[in-house]
Amino acid sequence: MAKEGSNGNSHASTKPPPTPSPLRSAKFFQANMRILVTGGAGFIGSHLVDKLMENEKNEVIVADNYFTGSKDNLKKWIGHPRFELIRHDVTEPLLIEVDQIYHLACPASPIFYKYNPVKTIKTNVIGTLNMLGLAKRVGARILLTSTSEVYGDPLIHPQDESYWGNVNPIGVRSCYDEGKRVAETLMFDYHRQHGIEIRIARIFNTYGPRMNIDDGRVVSNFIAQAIRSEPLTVQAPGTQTRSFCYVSDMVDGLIRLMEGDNTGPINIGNPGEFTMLELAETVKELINPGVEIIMVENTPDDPRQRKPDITKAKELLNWEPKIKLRDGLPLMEDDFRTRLEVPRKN
Ligand SMILES: NC(=O)c1ccc[n+]([C@@H]2O[C@H](COP(=O)([O-])OP(=O)(O)OC[C@H]3O[C@@H](n4cnc5c(N)ncnc54)[C@H](O)[C@@H]3O)[C@@H](O)[C@H]2O)c1
Ligand SMILES: O=c1ccn([C@@H]2O[C@H](COP(=O)(O)OP(=O)(O)O[C@H]3OC[C@@H](O)[C@H](O)[C@H]3O)[C@@H](O)[C@H]2O)c(=O)[nH]1
Repeated sequence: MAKEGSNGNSHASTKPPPTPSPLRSAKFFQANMRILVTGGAGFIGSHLVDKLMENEKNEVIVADNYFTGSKDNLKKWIGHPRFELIRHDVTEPLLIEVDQIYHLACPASPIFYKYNPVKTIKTNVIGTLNMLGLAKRVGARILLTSTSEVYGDPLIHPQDESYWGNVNPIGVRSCYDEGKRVAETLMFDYHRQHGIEIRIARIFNTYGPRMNIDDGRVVSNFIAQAIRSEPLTVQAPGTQTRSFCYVSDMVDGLIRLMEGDNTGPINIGNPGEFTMLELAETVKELINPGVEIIMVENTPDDPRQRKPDITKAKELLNWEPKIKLRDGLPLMEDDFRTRLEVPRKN
């Protein structure tokens, strides 16, 4: 059994985890590991599904309401005997039998999570409660994809997991960042009160193929704009920073966290830090040197700086990102060119 609370903090559960299904200890039955991925039709979720499906001992069930995700992201698995896709909203209970739950369901791009903020809060709070209820009933281990946004507009830099954050509780981003903070609280309360095996990843900005072209996040915006020869829209002042992790590195980190002994929270992200102006210059240089860069208005409460301290991920998960931004952007460009039907010129 995993040593819960072995992450160097004082959150150890006082209770043993609920008993897993008898299938886990069956001697003769060749049971597969049944893994639920909520939000599995989305960007990170679909890459996670690809990786989990590589293991022939895994059965993967995706539950998604397709708000920002798409069946298209999973088309290669539809009809596969070890794969199942359920149209399901996590704000409703789900009664299935599983061994692990990767709980990703939640819109992640600011324009989508602000579109219906009350629904975003329900997804984070009621959705996480429902998935914890499922984990408790069947004795499953559950991993939550939390976010660097729990640090708000951080006053310490880089951010390590001991930082409690600087978050506006009543702002337009609060449905997401406060929603994720409550989701983390629920995870630890279920762990302490009911002995549930939990894992919390604090994900920093992630990019890669399959992001929605009109997703609104900065990397997808800049790449689509550069390919379409439209001006790259840097939101003022342009000196705000982010740290960008390529999606295959992210998926590797999430699986290591799930399989390891540490509850987290653990930052998973790439510490390479860029201003938005630097990002625009890099995209311009790599994809379309002729494109214009323009400054546009920003949105309220935009964090001014963000960079993960990944000491804990290195020490506890033996994980660090491998793909640099300059190597990841062209991989994403290929995917965007295919979907936008704009081939490279030469
Ligand atoms: N991509 C990032 O940079 C980033 C950073 C930090 C945290 N995260 C977290 O990682 C997870 C995945 O992010 P992503 O970038 O793949 O986003 P995404 O929007 O591509 O994927 C989210 C998926 O969740 C589904 N979904 C949304 N609400 C749902 C609901 N109520 N019921 C069922 N399904 C629902 C969507 O349809 C979509 O398929 C999210 O929890 C997000 O908060 C992502
Ligand atoms: O076209 C654009 C879009 C965005 N930006 C800027 O780029 C920066 C990053 O913005 P994004 O919308 O990509 O993402 P944010 O970092 O604000 O939020 C993200 O953080 C981590 C996750 O939880 C989510 O994926 C998302 O909330 C911001 O400073 C924003 O002002 C631009 O300069 N131009």
